Amino acid sequence: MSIVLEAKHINKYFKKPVLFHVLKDINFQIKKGEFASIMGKSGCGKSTLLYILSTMDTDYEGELFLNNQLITNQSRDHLSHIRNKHIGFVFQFHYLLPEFSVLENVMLPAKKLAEKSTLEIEHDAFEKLKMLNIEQLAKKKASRISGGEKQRVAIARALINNPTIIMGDEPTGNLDSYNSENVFKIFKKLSDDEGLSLLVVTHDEDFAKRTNRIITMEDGMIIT
Ligand SMILES: Nc1ncnc2c1ncn2[C@@H]1O[C@H](COP(=O)(O)OP(=O)(O)OP(=O)(O)O)[C@@H](O)[C@H]1O
Repeated sequence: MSIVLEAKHINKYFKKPVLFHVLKDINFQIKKGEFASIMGKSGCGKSTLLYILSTMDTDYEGELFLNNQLITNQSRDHLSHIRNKHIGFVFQFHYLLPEFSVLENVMLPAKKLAEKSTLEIEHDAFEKLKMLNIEQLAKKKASRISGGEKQRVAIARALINNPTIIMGDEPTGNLDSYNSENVFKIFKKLSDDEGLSLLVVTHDEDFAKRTNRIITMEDGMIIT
């Protein structure tokens, strides 16, 4: 199966307050359709690694490839374009704009990409809401829906540009068990049915156990 994301010899140092070698020779690959989780004790470097993989942090050593293209040492504008087109994000906090409607929130990354007309984007956004069974929320203000619904809207927003990979940083961290299960099922379906790759940092062992692969980190290293 084809490789969508590859990290080669990633090292990262924080220089302040004292020099700290936070990521130590990280190597791994994520295949198309793979649903992988990253686990490890607090402070082992999971979020730092996800920031690098998602191209938001460029201050590292080593090489990153997305769809077999080198994405290390690219210009800030080019990285912003790659991120918007190929990477969907789901965080612990949803970061929806509270005064905008659900549909408008989902449309935003596609408007930023500016490859389609507003009408097309609106259609695509509605299709994503339908896929996640929340189309009835389309016209509601984002501030007026529940926490579990907000997270599903955040997933729809992450999907709007048909990304190569979804990256999640504790996407179920704020949810109760019912809504966490819902998010897991959505991710699993995206991986099984749509061939989407997912890489999710989680502290939830039950969630991680049911992914295709657990990448375990310890003290800045991948140990499994
Ligand atoms: N900007 C920074 N400057 C210096 N040290 C940092 C900085 N950001 C994080 N660290 C340190 O780097 C280490 C890794 O942090 P990171 O947030 O990646 O851990 P984590 O595994 O995601 O933890 P958690 O599970 O608690 O979210 C920690 O020891 C943290 O204190």
